[in-house]
Amino acid sequence: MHHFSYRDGLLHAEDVPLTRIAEQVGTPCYVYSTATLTRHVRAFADAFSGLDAMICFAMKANGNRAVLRLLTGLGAGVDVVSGGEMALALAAGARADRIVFSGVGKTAAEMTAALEAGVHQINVESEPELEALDAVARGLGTRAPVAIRVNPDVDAATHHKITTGKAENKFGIEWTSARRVFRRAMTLEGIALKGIALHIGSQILDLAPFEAAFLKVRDLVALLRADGVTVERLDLGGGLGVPYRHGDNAPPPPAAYADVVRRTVGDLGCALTIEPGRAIAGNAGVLLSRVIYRKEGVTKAFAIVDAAMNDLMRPALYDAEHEIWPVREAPRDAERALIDVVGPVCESTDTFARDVSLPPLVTEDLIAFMTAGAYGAVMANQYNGRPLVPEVLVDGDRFHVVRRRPTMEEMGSLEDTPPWLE
Ligand SMILES: Cc1ncc(COP(=O)(O)O)c(C=O)c1O
Ligand SMILES: N[C@@H](CCCC[NH3+])C(=O)O
Repeated sequence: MHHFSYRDGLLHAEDVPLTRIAEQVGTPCYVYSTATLTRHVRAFADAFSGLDAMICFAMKANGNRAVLRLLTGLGAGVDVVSGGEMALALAAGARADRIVFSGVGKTAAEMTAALEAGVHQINVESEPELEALDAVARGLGTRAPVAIRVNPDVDAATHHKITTGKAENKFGIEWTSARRVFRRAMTLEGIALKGIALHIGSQILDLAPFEAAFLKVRDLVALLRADGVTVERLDLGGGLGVPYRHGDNAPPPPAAYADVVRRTVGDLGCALTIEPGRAIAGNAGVLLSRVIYRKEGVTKAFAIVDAAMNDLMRPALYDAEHEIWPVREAPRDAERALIDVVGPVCESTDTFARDVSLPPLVTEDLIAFMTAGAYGAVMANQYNGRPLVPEVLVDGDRFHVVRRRPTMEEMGSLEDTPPWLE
């Protein structure tokens, strides 16, 4: 069941009409569905039942405190990529022993914070990082629980800007150096080597790249064990995609993905971690926006809306296309016309859709950019003096503003005038 659907001619989030949220919160704003987030995290938990697996939500996809509280309350752990994310996850109530710390550039200060907090695991991505973590852990008189991220050099068959598991990507240890680095890790006093981590990319719509990568990991486990290296954990990363547009190929469901995991690495006696981000949050959110003007050019028509590329960067960054649904349902036989939907920011890339077929949009109409719950609000910025977008969490017939819009004063509050310009 879709938790964003039309009822009585209006698009609802669960039982709340989006018109009501627009009136009370203003636009643009992100709206998330508790029921969808819940369903998705449960789907992963069910899919992996019987496997010793921890589902760590990749909070880079959606770091809102209420969202994290909901997901961790349902049993999810958290995958973090910075000291900042770790602090936010802990503040949201996540248990440190269910936090996995990933990322290519952890500083000594971040490593110290992670060890002091007692995170489940730190995923190390390079030899210099391994040596640095060893030194930090020894300095603290402890041993860091570590998985080493390998780069399996497989093509994830996704957008080139979001693939991570090819040899030319910056992530993980090169496949050909893996054995040497794992052996080295075994000799370091500050490192408690637990196993292998990998993550091959994002928005992956086919199981074949996962299967290829996991089979390579299976071979590596055998080689490493023969070398006397401990491999008791496998962190398989995230990456499962979501449908962005009607008619897109349906991505494999978590159950099918879990079957690949079961088939490829399920019998190795390893505890598993998976780090889904987009698959949990993507379809659980929309960006609600209002049409400011309809502009009829000679060759084109534009709907200029109050959301922009700073609020939802994906179209400008990756040419991503988010479906646009009018909040007021158009009659089935309504005429449609081709229109460009653009934001007010002074950049030509501030374009959400080109020549999209929509029922006529006029000033004041509300629209929703669908599938905006992942990599939406987290990637927003204040370009063009635009305040960060508020976020709203819906649960049944109630909703709450889980991040409010900052005031103009707050937006400028970190800046300071040097005395010579006073
Ligand atoms: C290490 C790691 N884990 C998990 C994720 C989450 O990916 P996704 O949102 O595609 O599931 C990412 C981002 O691609 C990542 O870099
Ligand atoms: N932020 C990206 C994907 C990168 C995932 C993080 N490694 C997106 O919106 O699709």
